[in-house]
Amino acid sequence: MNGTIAKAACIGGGVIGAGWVARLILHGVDVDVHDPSPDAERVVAEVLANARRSMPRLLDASLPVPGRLRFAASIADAVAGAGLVQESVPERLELKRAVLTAIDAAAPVDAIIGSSTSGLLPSDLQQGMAHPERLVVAHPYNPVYLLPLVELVGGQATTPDSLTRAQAIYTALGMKPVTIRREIEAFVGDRLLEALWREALWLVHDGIASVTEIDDVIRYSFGLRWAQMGLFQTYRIAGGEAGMRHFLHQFGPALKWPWTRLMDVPDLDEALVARIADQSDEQAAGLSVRELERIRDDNLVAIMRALAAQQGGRGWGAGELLRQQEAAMRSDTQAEPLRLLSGTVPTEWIDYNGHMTEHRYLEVFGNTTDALLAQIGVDAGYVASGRSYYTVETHIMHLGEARQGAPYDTTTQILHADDKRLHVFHQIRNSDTGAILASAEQMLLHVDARAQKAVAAAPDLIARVAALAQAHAHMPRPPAMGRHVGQRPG
Ligand SMILES: NC(=O)C1=CN([C@@H]2O[C@H](COP(=O)(O)OP(=O)(O)OC[C@H]3O[C@@H](n4cnc5c(N)ncnc54)[C@H](O)[C@@H]3O)[C@@H](O)[C@H]2O)C=CC1
Ligand SMILES: C[N+](C)(C)CC(=O)CC(=O)[O-]
Repeated sequence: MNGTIAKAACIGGGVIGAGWVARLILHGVDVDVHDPSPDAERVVAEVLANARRSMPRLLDASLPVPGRLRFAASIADAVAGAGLVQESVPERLELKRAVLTAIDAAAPVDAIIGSSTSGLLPSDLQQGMAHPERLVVAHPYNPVYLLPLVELVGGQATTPDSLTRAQAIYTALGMKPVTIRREIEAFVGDRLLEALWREALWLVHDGIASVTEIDDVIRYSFGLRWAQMGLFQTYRIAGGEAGMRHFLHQFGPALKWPWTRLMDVPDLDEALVARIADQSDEQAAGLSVRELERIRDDNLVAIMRALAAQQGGRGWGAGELLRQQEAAMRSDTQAEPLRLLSGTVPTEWIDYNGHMTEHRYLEVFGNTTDALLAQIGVDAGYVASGRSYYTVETHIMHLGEARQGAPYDTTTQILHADDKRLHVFHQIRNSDTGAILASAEQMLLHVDARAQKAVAAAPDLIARVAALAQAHAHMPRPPAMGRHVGQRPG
């Protein structure tokens, strides 16, 4: 089933709602957001900026044309024409029921309604809905725009068809839907996380370890294992040649020793809250939430890209999913210019004229060329072998103004390619308006860096470049192609 949707509505634009907005928009879906908070537009813009920064670094494929973003004054206005309505309001049953009833009354009857709840039962959420059959819990993980998992949970009234359609919709958004077999509070992921979280709170409460020490224990050991194999497969290996059976027999009895305080929750009194909050402040060392988010995002991108490079490039786990997503994106976009980068114009790029200063255009075009080279296979290993592409000529035309905070994306048309030459035409567009801000025509030469001369590229690379050039051969040539400085228009 093809789960592609043109428009979605996000009801609630906080931490999770904004993450959904970013994932949807960067997958080409138009989004209407409804959130009564005066901070909502700022929060969504900031989270979207972080997503725009990290998504192109994650994928070796061009992202689709971003969807457009609109803030709606009411739930009814937001959900009109939506194929998916994602509810992400605070975790209070009565509030969620009221919001879901309002969504249900106004959304198209075939729209899927996904609730981001991290623990409430879908059957409880369905109370009062006229069409409860299309409600599913769709529980994501933060940051929603990077982490692929979405737990799908149906309630008593949810139909199998709705679960199947929800699976298809979230899959088309590059996610990994896992349908939970029976509804239970907190589903699967949060049950596991909260067991660890309770134990960790006790360790701080009892003065056994600090917040930083506990985080170090996790991130230098089993945190790394979990990212690539989860729990059971990791323990299977830990059982040695005798495997899982041996592991269970050896370590199973220890589970009954009275180590754990898992069933108790420490009283989160002011003293314990202050201890944890103070230690956490010290650990953050003055970094803001947005700065920490960017560090987290860069680390997640690096981990997922490392997983994508495994198994001879087929990828493993979350990395294999990334490879599948890239393949789907390439087949969607091959007959169009490649979409290689997107971002937001930062304050430090603005000059005394109040718009993006000229050398930043070359930076964006240079980064676009790097993204193109990465896509065709010029990676660190290729460059280390002494071969690379050098840019030998660039002609930039400035066509519009890029103001601070403006979202932009870049496109690339391959004009010509042979075994040594790569002739490309890049454009920078304003992602909101579609206006072309600048173009750059570039000629690149494939070189042997040690011999300092142009040589033929590796055969697999030539094949990839040729396939792109062939796909682009039928596209109209850009009117600015071959233009020189001082030429009369037309
Ligand atoms: N924060 C997290 O790590 C995760 C949270 N979740 C779930 O996502 C949901 C939202 O949580 P967060 O984003 O963390 O909360 P949040 O507090 O950051 O955002 C909630 C947003 O809902 C808005 N809101 C309140 N009433 C509304 C209404 N009547 N209509 C529209 N918007 C309304 C608020 O203004 C706020 O912006 C919860 O159900 C939570 O359990 C799921 C996964 C992870
Ligand atoms: C804290 N939380 C229970 C809301 C967390 C989640 O639901 C998932 C996550 O992102 O860890």
